[in-house]
Amino acid sequence: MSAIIVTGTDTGIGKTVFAAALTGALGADYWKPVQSGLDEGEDADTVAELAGVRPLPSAYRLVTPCSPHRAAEIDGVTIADSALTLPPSPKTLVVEGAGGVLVPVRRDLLFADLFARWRAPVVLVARTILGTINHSLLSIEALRSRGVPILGIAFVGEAQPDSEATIAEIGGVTRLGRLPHLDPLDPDSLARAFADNFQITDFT
Ligand SMILES: Nc1ncnc2c1ncn2[C@@H]1O[C@H](COP(=O)(O)OP(=O)(O)OP(=O)(O)O)[C@@H](O)[C@H]1O
Ligand SMILES: C[C@H](N)[C@H](N)CCCCCC(=O)O
Ligand SMILES: [Mg+2]
Repeated sequence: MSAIIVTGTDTGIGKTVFAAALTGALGADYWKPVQSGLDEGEDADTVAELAGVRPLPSAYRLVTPCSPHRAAEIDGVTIADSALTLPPSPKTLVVEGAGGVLVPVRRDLLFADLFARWRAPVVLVARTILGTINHSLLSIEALRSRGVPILGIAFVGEAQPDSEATIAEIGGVTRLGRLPHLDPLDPDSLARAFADNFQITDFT
């Protein structure tokens, strides 16, 4: 079936948490094609825990917590195009990149180039804190310049109505919703927050 790509304006901003919420809400499959940094916990394990699903196996699991292109070099691994095709799934497939849109998968391939190849719509996850307008608009430009379809932007953090509206307006993207900071963050609180703050029909 169809795929939805979850990318973001940076690393460590909440892509995995959002992807888990989306995966759970859609009853989707989840795939993290390239995981870098194994000791700090893998995104697929987080999604398994938060969404109660069994993620598809990553194509590459690289030890060092850094950009995938470098983590692969350190591990002596060559990342092949053939391993980076979307896996078949009878369900919607939620796919999470690594870091932001221009992070290199290899020295000659950026995540945004992969997204363009996959021709699947992208959700851009963005913080609401100061600095997000610039990071979000830069990310939108980078996706657009490659012809990547943008489903919309999902914010994470405390409400910043003007920043959120300004990004949506200047960037010409749909504001899909905002996940607040959750404490505790667990399967129930996440499912409730997603249902309260997003329209599932925006993703179907
Ligand atoms: N809505 C939220 N409420 C509470 N904590 C959150 C929320 N979103 C993210 N976090 C926490 O912030 C940290 C980073 O989030 P996350 O792992 O989702 O980032 P990421 O963008 O997927 O990072 P990476 O680039 O490594 O894949 C994690 O500790 C996560 O639990
Ligand atoms: C290790 C981290 N958690 C992610 N898996 C990879 C983030 C790559 C970011 C690269 C960069 O923009 O400098
Ligand atoms: Mg992640």
